[in-house]
Amino acid sequence: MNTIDKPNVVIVIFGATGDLSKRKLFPSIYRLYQNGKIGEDFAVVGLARRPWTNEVFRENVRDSIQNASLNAEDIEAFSSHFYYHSFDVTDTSSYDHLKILLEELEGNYQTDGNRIFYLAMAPEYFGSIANQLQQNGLKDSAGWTRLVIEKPFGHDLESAKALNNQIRVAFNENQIYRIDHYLGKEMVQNIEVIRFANGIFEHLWNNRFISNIQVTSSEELGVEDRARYYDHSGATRDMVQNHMLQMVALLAMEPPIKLTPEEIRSEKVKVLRALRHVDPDKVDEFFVRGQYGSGTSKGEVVKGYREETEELAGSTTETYVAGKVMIDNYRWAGVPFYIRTGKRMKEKSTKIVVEFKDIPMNLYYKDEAEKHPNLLVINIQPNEGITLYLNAKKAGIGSIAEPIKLSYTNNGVDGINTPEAYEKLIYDCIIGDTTNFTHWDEVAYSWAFIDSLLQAWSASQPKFPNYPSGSMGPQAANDLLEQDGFHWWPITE
Ligand SMILES: NC(=O)C1=CN([C@@H]2O[C@H](COP(=O)(O)OP(=O)(O)OC[C@H]3O[C@@H](n4cnc5c(N)ncnc54)[C@H](OP(=O)(O)O)[C@@H]3O)[C@@H](O)[C@H]2O)C=CC1
Ligand SMILES: O=C1O[C@H](COP(=O)(O)O)[C@@H](O)[C@H](O)[C@H]1O
Repeated sequence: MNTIDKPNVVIVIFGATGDLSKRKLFPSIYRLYQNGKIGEDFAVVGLARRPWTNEVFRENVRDSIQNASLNAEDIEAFSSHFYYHSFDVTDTSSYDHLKILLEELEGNYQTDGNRIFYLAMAPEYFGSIANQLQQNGLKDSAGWTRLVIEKPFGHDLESAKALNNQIRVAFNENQIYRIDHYLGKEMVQNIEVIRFANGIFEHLWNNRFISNIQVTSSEELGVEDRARYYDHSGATRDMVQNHMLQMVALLAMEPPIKLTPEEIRSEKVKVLRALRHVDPDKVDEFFVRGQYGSGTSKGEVVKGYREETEELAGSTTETYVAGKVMIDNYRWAGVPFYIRTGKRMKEKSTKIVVEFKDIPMNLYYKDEAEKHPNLLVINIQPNEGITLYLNAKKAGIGSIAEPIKLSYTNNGVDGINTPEAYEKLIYDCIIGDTTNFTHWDEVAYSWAFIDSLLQAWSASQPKFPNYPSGSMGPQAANDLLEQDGFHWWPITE
């Protein structure tokens, strides 16, 4: 019997020699083990083509979790749960061997036939792996089976639908866990609590009191060694379709009637359905795309995107997107949600700023330029916390107002893209909690919105590069807000 505290499971990782496994998955599983979230009855089977042995694989796992504070015996015990199986996913006979291995492990560990298949490899294989698992009886165990799928889930709505149909032949929607690692971040999960557990915010959370909401996710890094993937994706598919729209949905959704995955998802879906699609004739009034040129990052001179590798020469892929997203529903009519994300920006930061409208007659700040609107800032990374910007009397004689801030900082600091998000999501998958995974409906409505944007952009060639590395993006992104009488709030305090 699988208990909620220490569930027993075999996790099969497709793509176990890859970057994601090493940087995120092994450290996350280790943390679950270390924190007692999984007991001794678990095994991990790593699959990939290279001819590794169990020992080489375990060495790799140990390397991925090394840090000074770890105990060698612990690491050894942990890595002994890992098994490697050299496997080509395109070779249908490989699946028979996998089945035998799983049955063997299920005899050695009391995992009750519970299996997670984690697809940490290129998306072109997702559909066929799911089908092979079904056809070769790998889903027919005594316990539950779940399929975890990495992003990107499709390239546009049509390809996402095709992929979904392929997967759904083999797995039910409630067995499919589509990962969006932003949904595992502590402060992204906190959005709902901040909104729905605080009377002072929820009553004001609408178009009568909020003037605009800004969501920024900026990165210092460039494309690194992911040019092949990234150049076919761009910032819109890589970040906006998933992470950015998920944050918008959490900020804009109605309170669910219960905190169940179904109710939360149903409210998020309503927001994604209400996104105003981009009118091709007005795309420049709503969205800005950019690509980084050379510049300076962390004091070093860095290359522009097109100079990073030969295959990127002349590329018109966007590495930056800023946009004004409108949600056409009763609560949000007229309130812009400004989003921006990009590579090689000034700083690594993910932050949400909720700007409240000014009072009808401000007795203290007479000039527009002097005003200090109340802001609620949700710091997602690198620091975690919330800051509320208020106005208070300046100490001393006279009645002069000055801006002050109330800050709360979470103890845990989410180091950049640390395993914590994956750790929570893997655990949720093990215990069968789908709340922080994206349902097909969310994926479909997000793609429909993104398709309208990409289609509008496809009508013209961008003039790239248009922002230097180390900056906050193209000037047009500032103009986007200025035309509405706003400006981007700084991403550093
Ligand atoms: N890396 C990251 O930070 C992130 C990655 N993702 C997603 O995770 C997935 C994996 O990414 P990443 O780890 O970076 O990719 P990598 O290219 O580093 O790894 C790909 C893995 O797939 C294996 N593989 C490739 N072809 C086959 C095959 N025919 N049969 C069996 N195994 C095969 C490779 O091993 P071998 O060559 O030995 O066969 C390798 O283990 C992708 O969907 C990506 O979009 C999502 C968010 C972040
Ligand atoms: O999914 C992705 O996210 C990372 C950014 O994640 P973060 O947790 O570091 O904010 C991004 O670098 C990558 O291009 C994208 O695929």
